Order: sequence, then structure tokens, then C-alpha cells
Amino acid sequence: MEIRISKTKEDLAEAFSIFFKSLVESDKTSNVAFSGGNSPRAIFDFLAENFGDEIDWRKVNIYWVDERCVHPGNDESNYKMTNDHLLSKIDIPKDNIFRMKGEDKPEKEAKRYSELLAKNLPQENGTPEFDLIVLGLGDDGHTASIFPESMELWNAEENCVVGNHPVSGQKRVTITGKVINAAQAVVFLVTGESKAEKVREITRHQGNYKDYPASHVNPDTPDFIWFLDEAAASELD
Ligand SMILES: O=C(O)[C@H](O)[C@@H](O)[C@H](O)[C@H](O)COP(=O)(O)O
Repeated sequence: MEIRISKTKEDLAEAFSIFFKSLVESDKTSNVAFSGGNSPRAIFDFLAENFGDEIDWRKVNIYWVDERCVHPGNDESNYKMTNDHLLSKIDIPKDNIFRMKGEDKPEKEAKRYSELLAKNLPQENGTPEFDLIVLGLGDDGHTASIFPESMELWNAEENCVVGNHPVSGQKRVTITGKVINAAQAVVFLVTGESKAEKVREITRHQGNYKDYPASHVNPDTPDFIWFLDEAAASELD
């Protein structure tokens, strides 16, 4: 695991964009899964506006780590956020975008997406292998849409399952721990002081870190990187 600390969120956006560009600049097509939430917004804007024309998006397939079970036009939708801040600003073929259909029945969509990943991606011991998975970190230590209250989902046999937000009860489709840990590269994008305590506990194995799904992200790859701004890294000595 590597920790890269940037002074500001903008510097983090640049560091991630340089990493992303170098990763997808290979001869083969890259299969990438993005998380949602708020952290990626400014990072996707930076990537699109500063590197969008330098990347051959014909060689990038975009999937999602998770999706809220809402219509894609809903502001809660991770697809809508990604489209507003990235997809709508880059020249990427529509066939390269594999949206999780939050508007469909959650269990049906989790099954469909599980089968899609099994069909489209190379398999590592029967598990779909992404080239890159981009994760966020919740204040409670969740990642993807697997929360501390539903840790059993992390170890599910399926590639995708249905989770629930513990407070709102909102249903979400999410990939599971085995898919995350099978990826060739996994990065966390974490900004802000509110995440600093969990970042310390998880990366230093302190406090109740074992209770946090994000602590179970442990891919067998040198490309496992925490991109932090100074605020999120403020409790690291
Ligand atoms: O659907 C989601 O919300 C995300 O996939 C989720 O895992 C997110 O990455 C964390 O909750 C951090 O969210 P923020 O970036 O908004 O803090």
C-alpha cells in the first residue's frame, strides 16, 4: 500500500489524473470502475478539463463500483454525477459506458451487473478483474456501498449485491470485496478533515479499524494507492 499526500484537493486531482492517464495509456483496453459520492466531482472536472483530450477514451471502458437505486436523472445518482463532471466532457463512445441501472429492481440489477462483469472482464480465479477500481471512504469507514452494519456483504460470493444505507435505508447496488481485491490497481480518493481519523485508523491498523469495510481493501498489487489531501492526512504522523 502506498500513501500519496497532496497539499490541496486540486493537487490531488492532478496527481490522480497523471496516474490515471499513465494507467490507461496501455495498448489494451482498460476496464475501470468509479465510485460516486462528492469527492470525485472536482477530481473528474480536473481530469476532463486538463487531460480529457490527451486520453484515447476509445480504449477505456467505464463501470461503477456502486449506484444508488434511483433514476439516472436524480441528483443522488452516481451515474449522473460522473456524467455531469466527466463523461459529458470527454469523447468516449457510448458503448464504453456500462451504467448500473439504479432505476431497475435492485436484486435484478445486482444479478445483471454480476453477469455483465463475468462476461466482459478477464477473470482471476473466477472473479472479474478490473484494471482500476477507484474508491471513496465514508466518515464511518464504508467504501463502495458496503457499510460497517452490513460487513457480511463484503464477503458475498456474488460479484454484485444489494446494500442499504444504514441511516436513510436507501437501497444500493454494489460490487463486493472479492471484486475489489482482484483488481490490478485500486486507489482511494480521500479529501477533508472529516476523514482524517478513519484514514489514520485504517492505514495504521488502529482503533476499531477491523469494523470498517475500507480496512478490508487489500488487493495483491503494488498499485494500491491512497490519494489524500493534507486535511485527510492530518492525523498521519
Ligand atoms: O455511492 C457512494 O456514495 C460512494 O460510492 C461511496 O462509497 C463514497 O465513495 C463514500 O461515501 C465517500 O463519499 P464522499 O466522497 O461524498 O465523502
